[in-house]
This record gives sequence, structure tokens and C-alpha cells, in this order.
Amino acid sequence: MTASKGLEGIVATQSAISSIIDDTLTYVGYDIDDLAVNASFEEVVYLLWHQRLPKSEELAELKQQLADNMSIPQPVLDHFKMYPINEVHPMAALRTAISLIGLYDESAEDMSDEANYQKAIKLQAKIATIVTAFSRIRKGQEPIAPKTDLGYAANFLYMLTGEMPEDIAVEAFNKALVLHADHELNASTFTARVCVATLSDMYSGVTAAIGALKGPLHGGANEQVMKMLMEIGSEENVESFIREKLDNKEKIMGFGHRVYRKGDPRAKHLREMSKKLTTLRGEEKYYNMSEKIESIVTGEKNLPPNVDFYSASVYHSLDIDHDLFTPIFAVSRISGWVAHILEQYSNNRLIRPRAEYIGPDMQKYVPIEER
Ligand SMILES: CC(=O)SCCNC(=O)CCNC(=O)[C@H](O)C(C)(C)COP(=O)(O)OP(=O)(O)OC[C@H]1O[C@@H](n2cnc3c(N)ncnc32)[C@H](O)[C@@H]1OP(=O)(O)O
Ligand SMILES: O=C([O-])CC(=O)C(=O)O
Repeated sequence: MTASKGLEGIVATQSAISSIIDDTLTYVGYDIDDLAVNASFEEVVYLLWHQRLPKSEELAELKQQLADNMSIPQPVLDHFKMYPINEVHPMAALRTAISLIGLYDESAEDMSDEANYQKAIKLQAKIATIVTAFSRIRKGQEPIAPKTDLGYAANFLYMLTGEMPEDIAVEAFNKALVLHADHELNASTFTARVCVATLSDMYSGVTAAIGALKGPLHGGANEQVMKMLMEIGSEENVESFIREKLDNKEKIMGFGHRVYRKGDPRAKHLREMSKKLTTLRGEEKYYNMSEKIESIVTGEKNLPPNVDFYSASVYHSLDIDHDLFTPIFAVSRISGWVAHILEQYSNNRLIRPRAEYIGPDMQKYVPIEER
């Protein structure tokens, strides 16, 4: 038995949800470039959960179900006030809150297909409210109730600020949600599948997935990218900052990928949005700095940007707090986690790989007084 470090190159499951072949990403066979330009996030959610695009009445029904399920139990809101909220990372708060809302769902342990589908809707609906309510409560503001006539992207931005978002912000946010929704067997999705393959419940699977997404080698990279841009501060500083990091063999956040070699197809959409939005906000410097970083890192290391790189300046341009970038990733990716959890339940087998043992051999027990 020989281990593949990080399970590189191991095919661990079959899936009909999304695929990455020759650097092309598809959701259920639809190219991400096509969906990014044409689809609403709700259509993508339906696509991932049903493996087909919705007809208009099916889409309307899903939108209604999401709108009807957005409120969260008062004890979850009260819970945010119980700890030093300004010292807590929103991803940690989200991880706990998702687990907590499971306690208020009477059907949490009901493993029927219908109950699991209802849980999917509840989770997708409530995660937007959790993230926005947390953000407001920590600023001493009251949470804002969703508007049932708004789409998912618009509602998120509305609940965050209490103001009706501009069309351009809704369009950009919707596109970002579409681009982040699913990604084959990435670390957080794999985590979710491993968890529920024990026949544990959906809340456990999603809670585990949030924990995996939080790390800076995965979804947590988008916040780190913004931190780096702020630290660099100006275009003139890019060259020396990045070269020093590369010389010190430090990783540049937002670059590299386990699967893509030539590049992440999502990055170009985010690059385009970053250019447009930073220009509109008079903050072109973040786009210009990003472009310069890209040119150095690709030139020196042949590492293209991943989805996390330009999403940072996009979210910054939408006036979103930097530590909410990864929770927003989760708001989108929960659609993929849930799709994979439903797929895992539908054809389940316990996921239990082996380890290549490299520890000592043939040891004899030594009584404690003789050690
Ligand atoms: C949504 C997402 O999860 S997208 C990924 C988000 N994560 C990041 O942006 C963090 C930065 N990137 C990375 O850490 C990695 O590229 C990962 C985690 C994405 C992929 O990791 P792996 O496939 O395990 O590649 P690994 O970390 O082994 O890197 C291979 C080589 O490329 C180098 N490398 C990889 N990424 C980077 C980077 N961002 N900056 C500099 N060097 C890098 C490594 O140092 C290593 O070099 P070596 O062979 O000389 O030791
Ligand atoms: O697939 C991966 O390893 C990481 C990634 O890009 C994602 O989850 O979107």
C-alpha cells in the first residue's frame, strides 16, 4: 500500500453533478462560461439539485421556497450576542450557527428523501440570513428581514446593508454565486460526503464542510488575498513584495490549483468583474495591483490565479467586509455541498480509505517504571 500525499490523482467517487476535464468546468454538462453569463443563482441551485435546468414554474417554486425559509430561529440570533462577537471569525460563527439551526429543525434526523430535500432548501435559504445577521449584530445593528420579492443575490445584499442594492451589484454578486456553486470533489465537498456517508445528517455534513472551507488553502484564501492587497498598498510595492515572498518560498494566496494546470476558467469572469467594479468605485488600484501580481506569479512560477484571487477585489468593490468573503463562498457552495450530500445518500457506501503505515514495528510493551 502506497499513499498518494493529499490523495492527489485518486478518483474517490462517481458524480453526475460537476466535472473538470482538461481545465473545463461544467455543472451537469453545462459549461461554466455559459452559466456565468446566462444563469441566475437559483437556476444553478435547481440544476445542481435536480441535474436539469428548471422550467419557469419550477424556478418560481424554488424561489418561493427559498424566500419562505429565510428566517432563522431567534435563539440563533440571541446566540450571536452571547460571545465576544467582534473577536470571532465569521466562518467560525457560521460553522456553529449551521449546527445550531439543526437543533431547531424537527426533521433534522428524518432521513427520508423528502425531508432531506426540505433540509436542503432550509439550509440554502437560512445561510444568507445567518451571514448577514451576524455581520449586522456585530456592528450593533438589527438584522434585516428578507424581502420575499427579491432574488437570492439581491436579498443577500439587501439584508447586509438594509438598502436596495444597485443592479450592477446584484448582477456581479449573482455571477460570483454562480461561479462558486460547485467544484467536483474539492476538499469541503469531499468532507461533506465523508461525513454523510456514515449516514449522519445533513446539518453535520454541512457543518463539517464549512470547517474545511475555512482554511486558507481552500475557501479562506479569498480573505487572505485581500489582506495581501491591503498590505502591499500600492502598485509600486507589488514587485518587491511578491518577489520577496517567492524568494522566501512563501505561497501567494489565490494562485495554484490541484486540478487546473493551464488555469481556472472561473478566474477570467472574476477578473473582468474586478476591472469593471474597481473602476466604477474609483479603486482601480486593486485591479491594477492584482493584474501585476498575476503577471509576476505566472511569469515566475507558471501558476495561474484561481477563483479566490479576483473574487477578493470584486467583493471589496461591493463594500463587503473582508472577513465575510469566505462565508459568502459558503453561501454559494452550500448548494454544491447539498447536491453532493443528496447524491451520496442516493447511492451510499461508507467512505473509509486506508493509510500506509510508516511508524515503528515489532515493539514490545515496557512496564512504565522501566521506560
Ligand atoms: C477555492 C479553492 O480552494 S482554490 C485554492 C485556494 N488556495 C490558495 O489560493 C492558496 C495558495 N495555493 C496553494 O496553496 C496550492 O496551490 C493549492 C493548495 C491550491 C494546491 O495545492 P497542491 O496541489 O497540494 O500543490 P502544492 O502545495 O503541493 O504545490 C506544488 C508546488 O507549487 C508551489 N505552489 C503552489 N501554489 C503556490 C502558490 N500559491 N504560491 C507559490 N507557490 C505555490 C508549491 O510551493 C510547490 O512547490 P515545490 O514543488 O517547489 O515545493
Ligand atoms: O477544487 C478545488 O480543489 C478547490 C476549488 O477550486 C473550489 O473548491 O472551488
